[in-house]
Amino acid sequence: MKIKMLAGKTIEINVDLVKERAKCNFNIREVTHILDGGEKNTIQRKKIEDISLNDGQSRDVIPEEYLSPKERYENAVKKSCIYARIIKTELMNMTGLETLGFNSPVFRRIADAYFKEVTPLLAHFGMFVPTIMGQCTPEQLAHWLPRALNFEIVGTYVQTELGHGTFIRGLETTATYDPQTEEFVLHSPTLSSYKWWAGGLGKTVNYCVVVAQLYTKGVCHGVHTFIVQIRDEETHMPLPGIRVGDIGPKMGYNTGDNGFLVFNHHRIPRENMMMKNAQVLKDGTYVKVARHEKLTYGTMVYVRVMLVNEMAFNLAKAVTIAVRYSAVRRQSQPKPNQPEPQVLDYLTQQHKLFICIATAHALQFTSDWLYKTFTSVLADIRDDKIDTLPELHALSSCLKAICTSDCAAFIEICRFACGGHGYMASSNLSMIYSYVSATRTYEGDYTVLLLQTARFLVKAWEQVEKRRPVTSTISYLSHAFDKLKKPWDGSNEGIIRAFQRVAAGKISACINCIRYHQKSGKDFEDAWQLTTIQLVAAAEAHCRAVIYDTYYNETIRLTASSSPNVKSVMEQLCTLYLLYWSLERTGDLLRFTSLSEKDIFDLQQRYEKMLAVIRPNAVGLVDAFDIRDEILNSTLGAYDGRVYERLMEEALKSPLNAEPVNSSFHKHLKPFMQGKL
Ligand SMILES: CCCCCCCC/C=C\CCCCCCCCCCCCCC(=O)SCCNC(=O)CCNC(=O)[C@H](O)C(C)(C)COP(=O)(O)OP(=O)(O)OC[C@H]1O[C@@H](n2cnc3c(N)ncnc32)[C@H](O)[C@@H]1OP(=O)(O)O
Ligand SMILES: Cc1cc2nc3c(=O)[nH]c(=O)nc-3n(C[C@H](O)[C@H](O)[C@H](O)COP(=O)(O)OP(=O)(O)OC[C@H]3O[C@@H](n4cnc5c(N)ncnc54)[C@H](O)[C@@H]3O)c2cc1C
Repeated sequence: MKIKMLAGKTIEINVDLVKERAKCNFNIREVTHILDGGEKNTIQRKKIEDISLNDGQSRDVIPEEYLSPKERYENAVKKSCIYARIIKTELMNMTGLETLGFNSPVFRRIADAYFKEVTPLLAHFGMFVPTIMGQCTPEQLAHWLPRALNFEIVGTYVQTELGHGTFIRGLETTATYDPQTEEFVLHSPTLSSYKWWAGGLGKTVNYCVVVAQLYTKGVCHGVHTFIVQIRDEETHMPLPGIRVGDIGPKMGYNTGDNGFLVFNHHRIPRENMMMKNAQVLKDGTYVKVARHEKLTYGTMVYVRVMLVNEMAFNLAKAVTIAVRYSAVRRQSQPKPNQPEPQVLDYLTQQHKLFICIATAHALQFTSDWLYKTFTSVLADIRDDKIDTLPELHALSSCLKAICTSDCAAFIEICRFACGGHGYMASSNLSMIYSYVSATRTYEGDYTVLLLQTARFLVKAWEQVEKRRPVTSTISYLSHAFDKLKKPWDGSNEGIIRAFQRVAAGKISACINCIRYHQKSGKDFEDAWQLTTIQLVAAAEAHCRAVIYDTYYNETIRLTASSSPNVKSVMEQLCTLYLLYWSLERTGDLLRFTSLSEKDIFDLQQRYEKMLAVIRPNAVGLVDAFDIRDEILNSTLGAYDGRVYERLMEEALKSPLNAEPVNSSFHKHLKPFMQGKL
């Protein structure tokens, strides 16, 4: 152990970690600034982390694993109030809502110091407020937004039903307009129409955005959004006509009180229909305002965009834990009479982990780029231009699908990399995994969203065939008709072009397949269904090509004025990422490019050399994510590397260790062992 001063405190640091940090050849702070989007952001983030985490209020006295479900929920509510107060007062005073943004990544980061699972207010922050911002008229906004931002009301987003989640048009909850009273009557006509899943609905919120089929003058106008009060603002009792409760234990999100909601002819004022995109006048006349009918789905697009950033952050946490642990952990004896090596020195361990570091960078840069695209499309929509929306929908759909799926898979690999101790709850890897694994499903299931992107790609292909211009993310399709396969080029640009060829080749194969089925007499819908396995693969290939291109270009742009070693380590990671996926997808490359067996051999050699090049900087790279111990919440991943001490300290907190003999011994085990039971 070595003693080190950190933030004014003296701490003991594991000697292997000290050596690792001494080996690091680049300026860690510089990389942190790049990942944070600039030094100013890092300074602001650290200031906010200090304010909200230094007083220890985020810490649990008893680890929440030992609490009952009810106690865990109550503890989460208690901490949510502390957390929300911090956002409401100190942070907003300090930086201002406009500059920091309500859904700032900084607020998001500190939340993990408070909640191992989630806050019951997650959907308030992540969905209720954004829906108010996106779906209300200016008058409605003036009424609801301040109340929601001040937490005078807390809400959630209630869309999914027992019978339907994916197929929104199939939702059954009705909102029928009554012109006599100028109210909507909300009703759940069947068991399958019961609302199910909304976060915070079970016990926490008093308002919600409800998605329901709008009926007026006897005509159904499809799904619309309504703000519905469900609990009394004073007593918190469910209002008449409302049945609401918690849906019970889940694989994760257990402090999130996901709930059910049943309406029995529950009435709400006409003004509670969110009327930015469509209106119902007092006499019941339906007026469509928006030019694009899917603008009602705006909150989902927003959350899909935000989830890419979520994935970058969660993978950064997992790989920080796994790399630090792998530097501390020593195991086996590959050479006789030699000390046991750090497991990080095994090539196979580097293969598991360095791709996770690179992926966290790739997802961070892609997410920043996607967020910019999102804000630019929002600006277009404000100017009544809706032609950029389909591309945003296609991009956010596939990126949400691939990033959540990759991230879950890589977090599980981080757990594998930590051996048995990775399976301890105190490693925090299991919590991170159960949190992330749900993201592949919610906000649009993986397959369903990739098929949305595939629709866009098939249409784009038809445009290209007609030699019409297409948007930037699919401009590579224009080269799909070049007849000659270009010689394999293993440079970064060459690999990206090769994967664009793979995507184009897969889309082309889908088109051929759909047309083949149509020629054999199938209608388009059946031909489409028969092609869906390939369509999902084509959308995945397109999405990966977008990520490769974005990661590569953003790395060059963001390190243009960096110091040479920072530039080189960031480029090494990007190259590693491209080599890794080339080797993962050799089948695709052999099918659609001129890659040869010899090229695969070369790729493998380059990949393994790159692992060795990155090895000395591995700990420095995860330190650069700059995730405080309070946020990591891990016995294995803390900055000081006191892994075994922390494991033991945590074990001693088990209530089973409070007494030398548990009463069950005398009650059950002893009589059983003595043949008396
Ligand atoms: C850990 C604690 C953290 C706390 C910290 C808080 C601090 C605050 C800081 C930060 C907060 C950030 C938060 C980030 C994370 C947020 C997490 C929030 C938690 C979320 C929990 C989960 C919530 C949910 O799951 S809500 C429910 C979501 N449900 C879905 O997504 C359903 C999926 N289904 C669909 O989207 C659609 O039904 C469909 C697309 C599958 C099909 O729809 P459809 O049938 O109506 O359409 P068609 O198939 O007929 O298509 C017609 C046409 O329209 C196009 N289309 C479809 N959708 C869209 C769209 N959205 N936009 C534009 N166009 C669209 C479609 O492509 C077709 O086009 P064509 O041209 O082909 O005709
Ligand atoms: C932790 C968590 C939190 C949630 N929070 C909320 C919330 O706050 N508010 C809310 O409204 N909802 C919420 N949800 C619900 C969530 O949005 C839905 O579960 C999700 O959209 C998937 O829909 P589904 O459950 O209907 O799945 P299904 O559509 O029933 O999917 C089942 C299977 O069928 C496949 N499938 C479905 N349709 C097709 C198709 N057209 N083509 C090919 N395959 C298909 C899917 O790929 C999947 O494998 C939450 C869910 C979870 C797990």
